[in-house]
Amino acid sequence: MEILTVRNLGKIYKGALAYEALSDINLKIQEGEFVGIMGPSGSGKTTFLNMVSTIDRPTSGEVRIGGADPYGMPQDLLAVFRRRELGFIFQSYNLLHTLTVKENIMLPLVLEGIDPAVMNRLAQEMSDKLGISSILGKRTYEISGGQAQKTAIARALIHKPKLVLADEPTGNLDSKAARDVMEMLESRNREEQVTMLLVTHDPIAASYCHRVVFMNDGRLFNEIYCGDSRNAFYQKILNTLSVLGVNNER
Ligand SMILES: Nc1ncnc2c1ncn2[C@@H]1O[C@H](COP(=O)(O)OP(=O)(O)OP(=O)(O)O)[C@@H](O)[C@H]1O
Repeated sequence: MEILTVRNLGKIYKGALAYEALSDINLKIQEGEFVGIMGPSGSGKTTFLNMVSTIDRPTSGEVRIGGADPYGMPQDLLAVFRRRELGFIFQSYNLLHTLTVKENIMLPLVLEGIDPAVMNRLAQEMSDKLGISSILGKRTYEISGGQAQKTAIARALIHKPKLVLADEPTGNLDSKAARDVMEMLESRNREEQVTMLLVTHDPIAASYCHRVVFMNDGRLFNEIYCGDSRNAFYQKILNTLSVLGVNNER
C-alpha cells in the first residue's frame, strides 16, 4: 500500500525575488519503507519535508498521505489529520521542558483524550522498546541528548502514525548516540513496519534506510537502494554525495 504519493510537486517562495525551491518532484513511498533524503545545502530537502508534513503549502502538484489529500482539508480537519496520521522527529527534539519524559511521550494521546490507564500502559511499552524506562520520571533538562531524542521518537510513534517525518534526527548527537538513535528507528521500522521519511546530512544515518533519494537544485537527482550489505550501501551513498560535491566529513 502506498503511504505517500507526491506528484509534480513545485514550490516557489514569493518575495522581493521569487525563488523556485522545488520543481517537478515525483515520489512514492510504500507502507513499511524507510526512506532517506540527502543533498547539498539549499537543495530543497527541508522545503520538501515541509510540503509533506503540511507545514507549508506547495505552489503546484499533489501530496497524498494514505490516499488523503491534506491540502484539500479545511484548517481544523488538517490539524487533526496531522496530529493523528503523522509523527515528527526534529533535530532539536522539541520536548516540553515543564513536563516529565513520560508526560512528553504521552502528549499525542492526551490530545486525543485517551484513558489515562491506557496512556500509561502504552508509554511504558514504548519506553521499554526504546530502552528509556528508567528515565520516565525525569525532567527533560535532566537527560542526555540521545535520551532526549529517544523520548522524541517515543512521542512520535506512540499514536501509531501512518508516516513518521524526521528532520536531521542525529544532527545534535555525537556519533555513538547517533548510531543508537538510528538503530532504534531501524528496529521500530523492521518490527512494526513504521513508514519513515528522514532528511539527513549524515551518510551513516542514511545507511540505515532502505532507499536514499538525492536532491539537487530543487529536483530529484537520483535514488539508490540498500542491497544486502549496509557497508556497500554506505559506500554508494558517499559516492553519490561526492558526485553532488557534498563534503561529508563528520
Ligand atoms: N521561506 C523562504 N523564503 C525564500 N527562500 C527560501 C525559504 N526557505 C528556503 N528558501 C530557499 O529555498 C532553497 C531550499 O532551502 P531548504 O531549506 O529546503 O534546503 P535544504 O536542502 O534543506 O538545506 P540545508 O541542508 O542547508 O538545511 C534555499 O535556496 C533557500 O534559501
